Amino acid sequence: MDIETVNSLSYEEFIELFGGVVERCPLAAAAVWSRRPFGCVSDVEAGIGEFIDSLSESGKEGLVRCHPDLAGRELASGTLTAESQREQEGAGLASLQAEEAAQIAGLNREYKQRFGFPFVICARTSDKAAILQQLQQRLRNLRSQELLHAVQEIKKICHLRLQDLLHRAPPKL
Ligand SMILES: NC(=O)NC1=NC(=O)NC1=O
Repeated sequence: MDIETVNSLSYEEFIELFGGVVERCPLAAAAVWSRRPFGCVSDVEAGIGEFIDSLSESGKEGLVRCHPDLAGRELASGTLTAESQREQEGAGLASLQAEEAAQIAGLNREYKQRFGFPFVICARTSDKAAILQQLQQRLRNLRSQELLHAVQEIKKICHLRLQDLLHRAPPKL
């Protein structure tokens, strides 16, 4: 999709297309809308990154809390967003052995109790072994470090979701 097409989208079309780039946070796309016309497609990503960076600490924590647990109840109950479902399945989280699932669930619970927000990692650039290793390692970090780390991972997730959207034929909205 070229930048002219993106710039020609109505607000509703823009939100329909980009509203899920930041998990369960269409506000990011709604905020970036104001920056059109975009010079190039990476301007959309830059705008989302700047929106995220402009959030207060509690705003960033809220953004992290919008992310579903890895291999959590939502994956089990099929209530993940389509993007998260694909990402988690792709990392092998939909076919865990019982003990692997229990281990991740326990670590997620411990992480959330310690930091007050969920463990977030870009599942598409990871796999279940690396996720387990990262969960155990990052549990030992400071809360401030983990908030920064989670935001970095959210930006990676956004980058890949945007690549999917922008490198496909114009939507038949
Ligand atoms: N807690 C998470 O990291 N969730 C996720 N990461 C992804 O890449 N997709 C998710 O749903």
